[in-house]
Amino acid sequence: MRFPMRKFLSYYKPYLTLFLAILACAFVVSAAALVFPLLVRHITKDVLTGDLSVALRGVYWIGGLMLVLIAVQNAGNYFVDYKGHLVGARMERDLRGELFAHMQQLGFGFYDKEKTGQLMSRITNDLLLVSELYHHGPEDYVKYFVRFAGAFAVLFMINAPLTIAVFCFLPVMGALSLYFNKRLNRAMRTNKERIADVNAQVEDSLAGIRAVQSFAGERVEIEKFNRENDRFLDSRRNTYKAEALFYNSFETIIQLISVTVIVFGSAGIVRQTLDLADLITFLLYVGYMIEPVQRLTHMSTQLQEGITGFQRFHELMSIRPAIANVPDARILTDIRGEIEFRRVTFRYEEPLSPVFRDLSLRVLPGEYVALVGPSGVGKTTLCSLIPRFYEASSGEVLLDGVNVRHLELQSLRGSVGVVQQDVYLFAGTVMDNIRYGDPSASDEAVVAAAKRAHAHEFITSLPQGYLSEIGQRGVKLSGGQKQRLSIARVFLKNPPVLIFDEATSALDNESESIVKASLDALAQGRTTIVVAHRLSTIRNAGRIIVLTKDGIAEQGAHEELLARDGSYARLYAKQFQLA
Ligand SMILES: Nc1ncnc2c1ncn2[C@@H]1O[C@H](COP(=O)(O)OP(=O)(O)OP(=O)(O)O)[C@@H](O)[C@H]1O
Repeated sequence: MRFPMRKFLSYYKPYLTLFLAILACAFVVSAAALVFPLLVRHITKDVLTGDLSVALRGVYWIGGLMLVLIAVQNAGNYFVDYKGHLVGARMERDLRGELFAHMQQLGFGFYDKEKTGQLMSRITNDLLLVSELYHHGPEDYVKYFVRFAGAFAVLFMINAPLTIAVFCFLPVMGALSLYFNKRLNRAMRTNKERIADVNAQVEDSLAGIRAVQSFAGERVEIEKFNRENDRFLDSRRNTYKAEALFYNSFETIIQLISVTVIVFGSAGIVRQTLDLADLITFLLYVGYMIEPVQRLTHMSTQLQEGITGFQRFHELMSIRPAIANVPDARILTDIRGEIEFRRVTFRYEEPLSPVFRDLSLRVLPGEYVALVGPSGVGKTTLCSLIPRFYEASSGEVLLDGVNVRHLELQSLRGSVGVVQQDVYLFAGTVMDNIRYGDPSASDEAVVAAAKRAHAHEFITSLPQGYLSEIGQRGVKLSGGQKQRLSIARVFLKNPPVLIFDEATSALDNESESIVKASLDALAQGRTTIVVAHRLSTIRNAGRIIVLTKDGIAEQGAHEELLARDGSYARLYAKQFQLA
């Protein structure tokens, strides 16, 4: 993939003035650093060897100038460090905000394929690397270029042959730096993979600790863990070896350069082509020339990581949401709640075979319909086509006679209330979680919804009632309690269409009957489709639709279907036997 340079640069735009000021400052600071050795040279060469009666004044002058330089350098560095990082962090914030908002638009189909952990790492780690590149990249290039070019020019003026001799070492250092850059990068990548394996192993073993202990599998888990732990150690051994080799080869070359300068410089003094002051200056400046080459490894890693991070960001940003509003999407008001599937075929992805073909079904406004059928036959999938969580592969899904593709997404989803199998509760209070159904609802309205969902009683018995924290660190709720909170959410939302996907995991009889009572209350006056796993839940449904892998096998009221002695009767008998 080509690097999207234009896009990359566009993020500088809001901070361009500040950013240019930072670069200018980095330039001044580096140039000021170059003056220092020149002043030392001036003292040793001119002031101390000239008229000693005025020398002291000269020394003080130079001392004063050095103080000014120190002030300029440190104030400048403070500005570059602080504001530079801040600009980087702001750009990172912008990228992250944009990415998160974009991720909110991507549909179920996208999240079916992506791993949450990886997406999280893109939004945190990747962008951290991009921000490093954004501010450190240009700043470092300016800084090191000025130092290198300045030092080279001064040294060349002082003694060209010695400068060229030193210069000859630099390509070797550059090549070494780039070679080790590759090797170290590879080693670091392996390190990251191995530590990720260790993490995955810890996660797997700890998340499954109940299974581990009930199968007395501790020893097996410890062995698996130690294997990963040892692999991590091996990869670190390789990294340290490469690092030690790199730093010491570099150090050797630096020492060789010093020896060259000292030997050839001293020879120059003997031959009177160089004086002592120049030799000292030389030694002081050589570092300025070497440092940029030494930093090549770091800079190219930074560049590579930043570029890859940005490419991955761009890749994600370029994914167009599969489900979006059509140009003149309609907003329906006063929805009656009629739902129709017209010869709908649906498959999740191309190579997969369709979940159902040519399926037609009509649900009248206010009707209470139950969908039953063997596990995996597509009941949940069918329902998810109504709020357009997925798009029908062919055929039409209609709400009040309008194809859902032509409806404005927010208004479509606003008019369909979904209670999912696995209710997701956000970190926050019970109150906040119910209010998710209608963010503008008052506390009283939330309590009223909870009462209608038969949730008020258990909520008030929690330690902090409606203000109890739930989610990862909060109180734990049972499956039935979660479903009732979800029902309360939908009460608040008050949509004309309700989809209730019954939890697959069995609830005990008591919670099941409370959930059932809440559902019945919620279904009043709405078109309701219940995906039922327990046939006891739906005995009083107006119509029961039996879905099999060949489509709708039969439909009708409970007694009617039993009398027919077909698929429903068989399902019923099976569940009855199991119970
Ligand atoms: N996101 C998905 N991507 C690909 N295939 C899927 C996806 N979700 C479900 N499926 C497959 O589609 C089929 C129908 O699944 P669905 O969850 O709709 O069945 P269901 O009748 O609701 O099952 P259950 O009664 O067990 O909840 C199954 O074969 C399932 O493996």
